[in-house]
Amino acid sequence: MGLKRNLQAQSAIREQCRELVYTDAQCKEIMQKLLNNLNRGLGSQTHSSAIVKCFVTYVQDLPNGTEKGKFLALDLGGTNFRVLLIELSESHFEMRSKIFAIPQHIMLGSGEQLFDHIADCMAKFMKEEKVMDETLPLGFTFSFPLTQLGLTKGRLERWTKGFNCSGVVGNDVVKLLEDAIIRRGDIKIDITAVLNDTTGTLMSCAWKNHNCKIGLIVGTGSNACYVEKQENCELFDDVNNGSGEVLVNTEWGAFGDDGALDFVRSEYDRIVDKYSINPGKQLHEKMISGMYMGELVRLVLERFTKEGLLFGGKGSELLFTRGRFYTKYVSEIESDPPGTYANCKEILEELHIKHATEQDFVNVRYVCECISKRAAHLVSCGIATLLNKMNEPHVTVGIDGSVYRYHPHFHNLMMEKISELVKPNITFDLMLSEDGSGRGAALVAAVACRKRR
Ligand SMILES: Nc1ncnc2c1ncn2[C@@H]1O[C@H](COP(=O)(O)OP(=O)(O)OP(=O)(O)O)[C@@H](O)[C@H]1O
Repeated sequence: MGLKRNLQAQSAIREQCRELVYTDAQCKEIMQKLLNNLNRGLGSQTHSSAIVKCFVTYVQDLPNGTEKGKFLALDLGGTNFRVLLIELSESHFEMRSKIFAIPQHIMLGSGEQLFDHIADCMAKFMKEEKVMDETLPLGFTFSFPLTQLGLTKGRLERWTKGFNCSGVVGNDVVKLLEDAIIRRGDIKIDITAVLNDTTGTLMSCAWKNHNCKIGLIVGTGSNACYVEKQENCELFDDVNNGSGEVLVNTEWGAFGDDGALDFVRSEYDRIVDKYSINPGKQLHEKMISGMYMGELVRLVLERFTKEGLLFGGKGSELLFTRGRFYTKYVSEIESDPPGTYANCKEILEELHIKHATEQDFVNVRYVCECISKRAAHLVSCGIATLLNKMNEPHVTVGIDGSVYRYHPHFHNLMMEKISELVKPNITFDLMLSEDGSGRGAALVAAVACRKRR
């Protein structure tokens, strides 16, 4: 074993990365602006022009653990599409699921193709599970911004996260799915709820932990939902039917689309946005989530290499190719124990950089840390804003998404930062959603069925 040295990133690199490290004052300003945006989303007079929409979900009752029955769930919203069969019984559940790919040509094709594909996958799964002849209730997790007109009616406002299917924006996605099912004619399904993955995550965690009142996703995209008092949701029209609370899907990924975050956006953020399929949109999400994090790191590394600060000024074609530095690399590089660089070396070799020195490894790791820490801090500003707004003594945040799940330090970075930013009378904890939002979708469907009866 060689002597382990704890080298520091070179000062020129640290200096240039300073813009990626936010001061306390910047964090406070982000929080103030987000709160303002949330209030605009909730207000009846300001909602239509608001950037952070705060859609009311029509989910009002959290699970109480007595939900029972057999349910289907569909989960569409990012990298994978899943179909699930869930059986709930008292404080116990069984879940079987299958993951299907959504080919790129379908992600960018017509809405009819997309919903036919979904219905096709569902029929295949139901056949395999031998439930073709049953009419099961279904919870449809559709993780894009929806204006909900009821629990089973959601109009798509816009596509995000790499999807852009024609003929869907402005339409009710439940109806589009029902139409596709009718076109096939071989399966019957009772769609009892459409929801966002943040809602699914919150419900899934709340089933186990009754303090769970915020759902957070840091996966392909980033978004959060929380339990709001009905009186603060000026657009909620089901007033006679209420528990006094409503889940609000913030769609905070759009925060900054009016320039509110320009004071903390960097050149790298502007490049990521420029080459995305939705320029000018989802600017907050683009600074945080898995779809963009690797590319942000790559852009920093590309610039530093071209300036001669890395790899003796000699990069590689792969390092200079858009999308070639995966977000999972960030997790892997930061998983190297301090003073060791095995993952970093392997990843650089994968990118055809075989001439990196130990100082380069340290510098590359430092860049990864700056980008992932900034993401964790932005998410923390958001969660602290919600906690302060809710002003409850103790709240559990249910979290899902591969960035939170697999990044080795994301949880600790968030714990530390939120503690700094939250009011002193509030305590919180962060809970990983073990079972994805599938169970949450079944729970929303179950609560809906119970209320229907
Ligand atoms: N080990 C990892 N560390 C960090 N990020 C990762 C890792 N593996 C995959 N990712 C990133 O996570 C994203 C996928 O997240 P996830 O698996 O939570 O998908 P999803 O549920 O489809 O997304 P969403 O919930 O936002 O709709 C991808 O952008 C990918 O780059």
